[in-house]
Amino acid sequence: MSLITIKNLWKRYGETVVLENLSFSIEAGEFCTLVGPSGCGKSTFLKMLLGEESPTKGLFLFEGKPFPAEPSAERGIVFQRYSLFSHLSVLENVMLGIELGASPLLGKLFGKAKKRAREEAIAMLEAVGLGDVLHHYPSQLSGGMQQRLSIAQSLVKKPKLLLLDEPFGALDPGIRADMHALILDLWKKNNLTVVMVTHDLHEGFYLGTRLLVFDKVRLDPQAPNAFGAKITYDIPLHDKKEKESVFKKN
Ligand SMILES: Nc1ncnc2c1ncn2[C@@H]1O[C@H](COP(=O)(O)OP(=O)(O)OP(=O)(O)O)[C@@H](O)[C@H]1O
Repeated sequence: MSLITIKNLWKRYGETVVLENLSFSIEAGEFCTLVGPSGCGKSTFLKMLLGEESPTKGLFLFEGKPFPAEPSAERGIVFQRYSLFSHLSVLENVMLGIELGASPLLGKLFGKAKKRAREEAIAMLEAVGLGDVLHHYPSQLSGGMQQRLSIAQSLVKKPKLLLLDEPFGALDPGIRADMHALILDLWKKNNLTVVMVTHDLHEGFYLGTRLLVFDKVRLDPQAPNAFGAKITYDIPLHDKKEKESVFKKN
């Protein structure tokens, strides 16, 4: 069974058709990168995967069942702008994720459970290279470090599906390269399925095992909102040679 099954999926906002009749599936373990022109519905698609938006019509299944209509721990998201709490330390930011998951009402754990949460949070922060700054506050961290913290915050909840919305767009090239290595490493070690939106085609080709291109194939100047985006290319990128040959053709 596919992790995600999509059949004849449409998304409209009022009269505006954003996504038009999408049909494809995503298998567990894939690293899908999504590219496409601005406004073609990539973030909307990610929001539907997260549970923040629902499709207008069509089949949309997660592990063979209708998608949960609310965000949940099995689907984590990392945005380009960080979702960090400025008044909490690095360690507290990650612990809060565990505490809210385990105790949604109080948002707090006590005794042994708290100790375990602390150990898990420290292990996750070490895995993303923030083991030395556990007691710093987000404002004391560089952009790359803040993005590492956002990733730790998501991954500590052990999601099956990690959604990345242009997570590295604001970072300098050197730091981006470090983040690419980190995300590939975390993807492999945690058996994750990743869906990542990027504006950078090189990044899409380099990171993905599959590149999906969203674009509008029909345009009516009299009715600019009448048609939505479809998947115009679905390119498997399993090995580096294959990636390079596809990339040269484009
Ligand atoms: N909540 C909303 N209500 C109405 N229209 C919306 C809403 N959210 C998005 N849209 C519209 O849906 C279309 C797709 O937006 P979306 O943000 O998904 O595109 P995108 O491909 O992610 O763009 P970008 O690359 O610029 O981030 C746009 O025309 C946008 O104006």
